[in-house]
Amino acid sequence: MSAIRVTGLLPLEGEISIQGSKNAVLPMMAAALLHRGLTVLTNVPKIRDVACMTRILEHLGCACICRGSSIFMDAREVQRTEIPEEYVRSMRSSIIVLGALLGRLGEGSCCYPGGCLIGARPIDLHLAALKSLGAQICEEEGIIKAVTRTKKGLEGTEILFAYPSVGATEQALLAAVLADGVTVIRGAAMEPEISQLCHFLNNMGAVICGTGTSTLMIQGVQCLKDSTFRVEGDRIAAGTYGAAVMAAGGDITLKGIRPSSLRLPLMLLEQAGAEVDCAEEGRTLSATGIGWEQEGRIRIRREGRPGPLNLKTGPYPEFPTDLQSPFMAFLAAARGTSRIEERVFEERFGTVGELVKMGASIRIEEKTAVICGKYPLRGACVKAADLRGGAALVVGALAAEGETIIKDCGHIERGYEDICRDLSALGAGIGWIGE
Ligand SMILES: CC(=O)N[C@H]1[C@@H](OP(=O)(O)OP(=O)(O)OC[C@H]2O[C@@H](n3ccc(=O)[nH]c3=O)[C@H](O)[C@@H]2O)O[C@H](CO)[C@@H](O)[C@@H]1O
Ligand SMILES: C=C(OP(=O)(O)O)C(=O)O
Repeated sequence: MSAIRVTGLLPLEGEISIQGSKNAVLPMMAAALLHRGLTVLTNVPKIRDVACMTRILEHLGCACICRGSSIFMDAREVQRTEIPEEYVRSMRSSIIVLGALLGRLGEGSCCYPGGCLIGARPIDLHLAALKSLGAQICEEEGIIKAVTRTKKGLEGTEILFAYPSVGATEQALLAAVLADGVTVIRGAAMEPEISQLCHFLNNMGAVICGTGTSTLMIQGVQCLKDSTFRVEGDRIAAGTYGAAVMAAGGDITLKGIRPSSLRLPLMLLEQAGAEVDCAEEGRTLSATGIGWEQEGRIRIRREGRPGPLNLKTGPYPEFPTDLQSPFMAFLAAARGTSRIEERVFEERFGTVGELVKMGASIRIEEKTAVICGKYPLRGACVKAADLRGGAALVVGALAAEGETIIKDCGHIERGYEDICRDLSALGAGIGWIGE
């Protein structure tokens, strides 16, 4: 796997564009299977998970053509219903394909999904939602097999999630779009990526109301239409670069991102001593030209050491768990003691040991990490254990004296187009080893 070398203590300065969102584009690609025709996505990030989803679609019979940052998906000929194990094991979002296959062909099968090792990550809520839409599900030797109970296909129903799972909400949405009748999803996740998925599906001809709320109503339709949609900027990549400038100091501007999707993380950066300015631009996101929300730019300036923070992760609009590790990394170099409570994934402190190798002082008390800031951290040889944990090591290395080598960076490439390109454009001493 690839490795990254970082020479720390250089301030960041300049302007970069933010890649399209990983967690938004993956369910949209799965949803392309629902339409017997062409679906085009623009602003698609060039990341490993997108390559993996492309392979899955191609295996199922959907022709995919990538041109620049666009992907053209022609799902007229989709016939296969087994999602290959190799891809399902390497990516969490692969499980969403099951709902799309049930909606389109009335059956689908796959093994349990992989993704970042940050907790048990069961799929009980996914399967319960599919069952209540009329799927029969059984498991044979670790393979989940789902078929619709009647020839009519899936049927609209009421689904109540006891926890607002992002993936299970996406699963239910994809399965409900072509179901017979109305589906109501209560307790739905409200993450911006869910809202984007609803806008994208409506742009394809689906009928979904309640976007942005915890109750989604889907009127099933018989077929969808050809469509084009622009994927929104990645709020987690933008938040990671926000954490990077907190660690390194400097003055950066992030373009192509909707500031409101990062409201709480940006407020926390201000609380830790940054100056944050947001601006909206006259560009609308939806391909139909309906200006439902706007992309903009975020400027973040930080002089001196950041101050400490107390934060808790939680479902949107609470603090995103995906930014927990990058924030922990800059807080490891802050003035004073911070506390982070992880309330979404039970094993998401896997990067603490590597940060400690870099001189950080962090102790875990059940679900809470207590971080006593030290500056500077020191360069070390460390390993990325997961996607955001790997990005956090890059953030920590920016506040470290000397050189840091981060191994196993394939995890980072699952979600960041090119973290070295972005940070070196801002003046960081960073590069892929071997380049
Ligand atoms: C590809 C993608 O979009 N990944 C994101 C998605 O993951 P993902 O969709 O896996 O996250 P969920 O919202 O489903 O998981 C949240 C919590 O619910 C639990 N749970 C989930 C499903 C289920 O059937 N049963 C169950 O108990 C999980 O174990 C976890 O503790 O949302 C997470 C929470 O914002 C993010 O960190 C991930 O980056
Ligand atoms: C946890 C993440 O990804 P996944 O759900 O794909 O494992 C993430 O993006 O931080």
